[in-house]
Amino acid sequence: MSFFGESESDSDEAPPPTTAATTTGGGDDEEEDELDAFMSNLKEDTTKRKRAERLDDDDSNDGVVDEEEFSSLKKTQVEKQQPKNDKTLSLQSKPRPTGSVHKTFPPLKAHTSQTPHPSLNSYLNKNRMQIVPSPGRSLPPQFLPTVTSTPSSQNPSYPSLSSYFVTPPPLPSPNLTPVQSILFPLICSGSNVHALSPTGTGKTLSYVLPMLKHLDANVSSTSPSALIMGPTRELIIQINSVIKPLLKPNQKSLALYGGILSSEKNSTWSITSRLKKEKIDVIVATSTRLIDFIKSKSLSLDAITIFILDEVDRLTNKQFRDSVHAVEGLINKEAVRVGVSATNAGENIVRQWLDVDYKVIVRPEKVKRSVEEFIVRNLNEEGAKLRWLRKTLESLIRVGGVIVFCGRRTACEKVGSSVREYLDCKTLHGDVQQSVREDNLKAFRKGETKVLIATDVLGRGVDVKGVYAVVNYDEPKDWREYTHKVGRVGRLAEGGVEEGVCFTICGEGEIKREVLRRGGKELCP
Ligand SMILES: Nc1ncnc2c1ncn2[C@@H]1O[C@H](COP(=O)(O)OP(=O)(O)OP(=O)(O)O)[C@@H](O)[C@H]1O
Repeated sequence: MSFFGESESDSDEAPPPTTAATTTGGGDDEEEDELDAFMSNLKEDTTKRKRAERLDDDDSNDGVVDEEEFSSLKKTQVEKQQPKNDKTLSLQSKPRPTGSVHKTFPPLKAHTSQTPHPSLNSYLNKNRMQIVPSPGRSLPPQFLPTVTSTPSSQNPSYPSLSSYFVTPPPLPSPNLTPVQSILFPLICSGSNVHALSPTGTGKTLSYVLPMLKHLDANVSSTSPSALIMGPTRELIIQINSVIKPLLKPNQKSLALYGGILSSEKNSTWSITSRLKKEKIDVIVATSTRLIDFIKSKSLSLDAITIFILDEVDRLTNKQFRDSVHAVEGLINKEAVRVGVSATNAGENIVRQWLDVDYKVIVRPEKVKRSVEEFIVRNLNEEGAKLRWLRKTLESLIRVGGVIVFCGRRTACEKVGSSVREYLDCKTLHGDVQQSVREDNLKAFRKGETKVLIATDVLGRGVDVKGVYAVVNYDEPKDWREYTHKVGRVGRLAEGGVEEGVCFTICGEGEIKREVLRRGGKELCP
């Protein structure tokens, strides 16, 4: 039942992918310790191991390995690597901390009321939003999203940050976006929330801002009180970079992700010693890397009182599910739980992990005018695709940055070497060393390189200003994947939404149908 707004509908919902990557031994994008990896390499069947490693990464070749093969690979991997590399099983023997946790938030500065603010409904309708309470839940008493409007206002505006913070954190704008304006008071009332909101609508701050309030009320804890998990290294680095400047001088956050060499600043050794010496308030992590630190007893989740899953639908994929589940099993049941994503999948698992009180749905605009979408047809042969790409890139880069998405790592390299003949470009995928991944993304962010050729690693969550175009050189495998990729353009920016274009080389099918249905055009070069 929908409490507010129109009837419940998850417009972006698409069936989850039929194949996925393994979890045990590196369910997300993590790498094992170099020496361990070297030793185990000596013993392992190279071919099988290489295939299993491919399954471990976040841009796994979904669709290449079928379910049966996946199970047998997973089993082989479990048998071979269990003693040192099992990421989940031993965690399950550790009991979930119990008892009432300190999950209070300082009272909101805005006035509170026992009933929803009269303008709430018009605010929700205007912003194509719904709040769907789970059975038995009604809106919490503190709920007041439209503090800047009067009860009679037909046109309520976004609340501003000064409504919630005595000294508002330094943000791109003092006004909250719809998803932020609803999640802020809901999370601050201690509710568990699952939010679905289109790409680029500010979901990161929708959980970071209430988390900051929460940290203010939990300064005494000795181990971290906030945990944020996400599927890719790039997303984890980005979330941490959003949080860092907003923290108070006595608060600290730490990003845990794989692929770091032992000589680098964020090596296992240096992170372990930081975790021992310093009080870290916020952990932002990919799942397997997090588990490494829990298993080595360098990190305890016993004091976590706010638990956040970014790209939560992706985290329910087989690739991540077991390890996220194992981590969730360590979080106190009383902790505040939040999940956000632009698309919906794995609903039952999400409900179980988050014990959802409210689902918040922000529907995409019917016509997304900020991004022009094109379906490119009749490019069936590789040479023709590359020639078309050359012509297209040469005109697109005059306007702004371009991300070219390929389905596989090998395709990225092939396309990359062709593009390099006429343009500077960088590649970003699971076979590229982590420090180079980071350098390449940095160069793209700064505009030093205009073209980034990437796999799925960059398909979700990553926010780069000034990206004018996305080119889906290989057809995304489903509508959900398309939604995230096209979402790298048309993002919220100072002064409105950035304009962009998206070209997708594809055949007949769901993507062509959906793009044309929402006003996209067909090109036959
Ligand atoms: N209140 C705000 N006012 C202006 N800009 C904002 C506001 N909140 C966030 N932004 C900016 O909007 C951009 C998109 O935010 P964010 O990456 O959180 O979107 P998202 O919804 O998580 O997208 P995705 O689904 O692709 O991950 C960022 O550049 C961010 O700085």
